[in-house]
Amino acid sequence: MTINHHLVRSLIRQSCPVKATTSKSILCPFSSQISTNRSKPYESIPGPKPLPLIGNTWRYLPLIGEYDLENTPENLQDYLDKYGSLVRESLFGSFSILHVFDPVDMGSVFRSEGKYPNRRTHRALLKYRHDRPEIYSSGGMFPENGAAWYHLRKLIQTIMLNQSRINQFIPTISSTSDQMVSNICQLRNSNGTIDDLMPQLYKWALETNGSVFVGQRFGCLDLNGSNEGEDLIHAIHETHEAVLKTELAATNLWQYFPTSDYKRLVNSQDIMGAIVSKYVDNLRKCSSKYSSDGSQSVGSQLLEQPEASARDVFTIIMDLFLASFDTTAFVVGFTLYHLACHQQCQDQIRNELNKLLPNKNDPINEETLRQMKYLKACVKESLRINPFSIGTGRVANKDLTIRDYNVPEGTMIIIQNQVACVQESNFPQPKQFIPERWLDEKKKSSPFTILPFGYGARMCIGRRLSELEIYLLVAKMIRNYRIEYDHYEPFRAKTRFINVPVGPLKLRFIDLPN
Ligand code: HEM
Repeated sequence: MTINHHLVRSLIRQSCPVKATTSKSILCPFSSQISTNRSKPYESIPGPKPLPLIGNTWRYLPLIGEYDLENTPENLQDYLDKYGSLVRESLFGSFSILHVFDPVDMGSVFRSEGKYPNRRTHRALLKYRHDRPEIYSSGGMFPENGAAWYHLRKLIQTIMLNQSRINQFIPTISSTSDQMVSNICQLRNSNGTIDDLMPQLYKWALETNGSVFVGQRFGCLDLNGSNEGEDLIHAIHETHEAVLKTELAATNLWQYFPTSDYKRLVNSQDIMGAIVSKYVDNLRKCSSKYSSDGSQSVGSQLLEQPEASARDVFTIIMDLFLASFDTTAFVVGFTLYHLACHQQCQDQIRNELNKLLPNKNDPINEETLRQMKYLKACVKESLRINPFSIGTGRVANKDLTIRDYNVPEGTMIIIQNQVACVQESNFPQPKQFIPERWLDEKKKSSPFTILPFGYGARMCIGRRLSELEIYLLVAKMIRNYRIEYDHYEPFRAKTRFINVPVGPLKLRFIDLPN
């Protein structure tokens, strides 16, 4: 498709926002659809008043704007307080976002999404990969929608969402987690403190996920370091930043011209691609399908699938690397932080673990994991207060009716789980860390309120793997050390599209007797 076609299509999209949205019939000159239903028009959904052309974007500008883009949950709380649980925010041109805060409405959106749920993210990554068809089979699981997305999803979900296939990695994950736990002794200072645990957690997460994906170790946890591992971590962080910047840019200039943010994406993806392709090639050449611990890596399982082309395998493995390490490290970091601030919860986990693992070094297996109920409640409570993602994004793939409002096909919808999770109406004492709330079967909340891994056919593909990784590392940490956090600033996150930690995670590790 030529540039002109792109421009014409986006102009049509911009100038024709109202696609059958009112109770009266409206016919857009570029659309053949006519509304005849009786719902209230989309434009009448409450929301902040936009200015012509720039909509509400000015509210996020430094000096004149009232909101800080990096503190999205606070901005959204203000919207919820002022306009109610369904808020339409007009941005530039005709582009708007529908914010959904009520669990019942969240359910309506998710139930309508069908076989191919749509999301609109990572568009610059889509372009990068489409421009390299000799390497990538498509834009990958994040930006693609429809059949292209489903093709990859189907190949990988038979592996990643099958709990017994994931459980075969317990020894692999235990091994990297044991190394992480023993590294603490070398990394802490004389009073037991590590000034910032996050960089170590990133290394552990990359090493663990890398071993699972390609059956090879990167050496990230070696105390003298691994240049390749560091480069990969840096390239992935850079990719996330470039994706954020291109996604938030007021214009889509990067689609037609290599802007500095687009160049940043190209550079980081080139570096990441070169490293990952080396490991995928090793996998192809390897004579044994199995690693020394008996597991068969995700990559090796993918290569066995007749419907998976070599380019599919590479595209999927790149996606897995991109998605896996900062997410998992973030959740472990915040869980340890909450446990360090709530010693009584830490003690309770330890009581549970002492029974399941009488000796510190006892191996963890499927059965012991199954019984770690309090530990799992603590992880879930941490995800409620500090999720990695502020919510779940969807693009309506058909006209919807929400609270009697017509929401036209193509509307960008954000299910605001993070804010919903701290409302008193959904969780009593919502700002308090109370893992016990997850143990009482009778006090069930709506299944749509807390969705740290998203929902439905597009739910996070790494959910089962990352939960296993988190439980194993947190269990080993708490069984080996008393962890303390005192007299430092609260550890918090800021919004960069997803949430990222602000400031160091400074923890003190005190050895425990067996
Ligand atoms: C605690 C860690 C993690 C969290 C909180 C998390 C969260 C999420 C969320 C919220 C989504 C969007 C789901 C939706 O739209 O419904 C997602 C998608 C995805 N995640 Fe994760 N994730 C985590 C770990 C991982 C890991 C370890 C992997 C890889 C092994 C992974 C791979 C993916 C992929 C490929 C998608 C796109 C799925 C699709 O569109 O079909 N994630 N994740």
